Amino acid sequence: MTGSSPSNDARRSGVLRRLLRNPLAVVSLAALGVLLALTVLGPTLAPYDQNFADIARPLAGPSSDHLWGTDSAGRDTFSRALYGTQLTIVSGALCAVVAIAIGLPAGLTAGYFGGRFDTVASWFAGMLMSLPNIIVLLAVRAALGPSVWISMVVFGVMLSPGFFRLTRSAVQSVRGELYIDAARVAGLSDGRIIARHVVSVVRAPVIIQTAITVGVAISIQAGLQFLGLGDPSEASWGTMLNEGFRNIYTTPLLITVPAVLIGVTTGALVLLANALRDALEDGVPGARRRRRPARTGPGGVRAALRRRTPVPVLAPSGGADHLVVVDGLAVGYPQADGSTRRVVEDVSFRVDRGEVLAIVGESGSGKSQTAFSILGLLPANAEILAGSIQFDGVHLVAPGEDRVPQERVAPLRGRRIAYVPQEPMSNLDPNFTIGHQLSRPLRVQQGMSRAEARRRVVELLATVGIVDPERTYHLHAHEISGGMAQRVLIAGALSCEPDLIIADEPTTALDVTVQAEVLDLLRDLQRRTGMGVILVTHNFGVVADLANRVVVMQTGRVVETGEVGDVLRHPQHPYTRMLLDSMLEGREPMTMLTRADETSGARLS
Ligand SMILES: Nc1ncnc2c1ncn2[C@@H]1O[C@H](COP(=O)(O)OP(=O)(O)OP(=O)(O)O)[C@@H](O)[C@H]1O
Repeated sequence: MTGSSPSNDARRSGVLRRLLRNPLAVVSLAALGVLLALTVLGPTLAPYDQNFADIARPLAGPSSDHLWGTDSAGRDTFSRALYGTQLTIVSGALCAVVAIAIGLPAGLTAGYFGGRFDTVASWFAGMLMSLPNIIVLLAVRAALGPSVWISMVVFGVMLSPGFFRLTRSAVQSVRGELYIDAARVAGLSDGRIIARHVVSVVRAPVIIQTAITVGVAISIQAGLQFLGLGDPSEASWGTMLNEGFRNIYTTPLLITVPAVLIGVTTGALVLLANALRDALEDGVPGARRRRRPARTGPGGVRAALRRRTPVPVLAPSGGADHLVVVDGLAVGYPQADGSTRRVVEDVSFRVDRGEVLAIVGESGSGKSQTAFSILGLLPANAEILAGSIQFDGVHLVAPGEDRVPQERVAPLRGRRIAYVPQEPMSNLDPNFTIGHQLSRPLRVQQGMSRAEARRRVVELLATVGIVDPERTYHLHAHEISGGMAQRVLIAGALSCEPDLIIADEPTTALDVTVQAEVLDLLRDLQRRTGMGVILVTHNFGVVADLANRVVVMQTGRVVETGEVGDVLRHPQHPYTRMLLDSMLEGREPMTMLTRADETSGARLS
């Protein structure tokens, strides 16, 4: 994301305020600030060149000529400490830069996309981690000479698996979050999703890892030079340690200077990183994140398929005039034993503009798999086993294709096909404000300026019945209720003025009164905009309330389809009757039946 919104500025200043309230952070910042100043100005401030030798005064104590005395060659300790600070800190930072430059992008790619790159990169990371660092550095020194720069670059490569594994596991932990799917459905590219939603998750661990890496690099570098493996012509804290150790009894100041510098630097880095992480995490309401619910296990579908009463599948009404035509769709997942588990079988239906089609069925009946096939959001290992999907007369999945081609579906998602998810809270990224999340797709997809997108988002929030849209624009997900979050997501879905909205159990996570409000809102918006709606639900009450036609699914198959009023009056299939009976036992649906009657114009006997 480029630029910064007022809310982001406020967030950043909040992090800074929390950081500055931590005394350890303030002390660390001060120490690192001084070290940084010495790194930049050291050689300018040094009274002598690092190799200038006052041969008449070796191992001299502090004096007006030599503030911290001299070493065994008569070189000024103060000057060498200043030169050494620059070399040590810059080369330590170089090591971290190399490690981050390799580990971070590799970890992001492997964690987000998985697949073959993940396998190969993980293998390389494991291989690098199994090599003993010191032995490799000794070999590099023997082969390429004592240059501290070369050894720090090599050490950076050796430490890159730390960043790779950290980033990869952080990304994997959020890859399945619903707000990542929501961003994808909103039409954001993978690159933008990674840059915006994923990098914010790895930021805090990477900061602390960077500080630790710089500290480790400084320590290892000092260790090698202490052993006499450094370049004696260049002053560094390690070469000073070596010199100091050889004269520890006669001139203890010689070892004290580099030891204090190393201790203060590594300590300050680690303390600052901890404080920064705390400050960042204090500001993130991550505790409210919810994970996607677990899917039914394999046994469920197989057992259910065995129980199934075979019913002739209704013929598709297909044709280019319809908004969506799903024809004979079958979806399956390859199993470890070589077989394929079929979770959707021979599903056909159509949706017209201005029509609400409900797909109803119990949990695991294949409703979401069908909806995700249209959205092109099936998991990577899912296969289209048969059938086709048309959107507005164009094949999204042509007969014979075994995947939903992303190049065809991705340009439609967030532009012509929108999605309203089941769990509103989990579909909002806790790191960003509502306004930011809604305006981002408008700016990316529709090229709106920041001010235009803002205006449009406020308008949309008002359209979906949010009372104070200006205020809501600046709120985070944890500051609004579930019903409000669902309204926000409906606003997001509407923002691109889609032809089709797929609403997956849009009211399931809400309480009863809010459910009714959200259904009213959806009905009202659908009538006003004339868009097609596919409503996925397990609740016949919702079907009766909102839909014109219904497709009843059981264990991956369509068992009945028809006008809502007809199906409610004369359910043909025992499963439909069972679903209706279970609804009627709860009483409230009688009112729904009446409403369905009004809505669809059907007459109940
Ligand atoms: N990634 C997957 N790998 C294997 N099987 C899966 C996967 N995702 C879903 N399934 C299976 O597909 C079947 C249909 O799932 P689907 O999510 O479409 O059901 P649903 O009717 O939408 O139910 P719910 O309302 O609980 O989401 C289930 O048995 C589920 O276990």
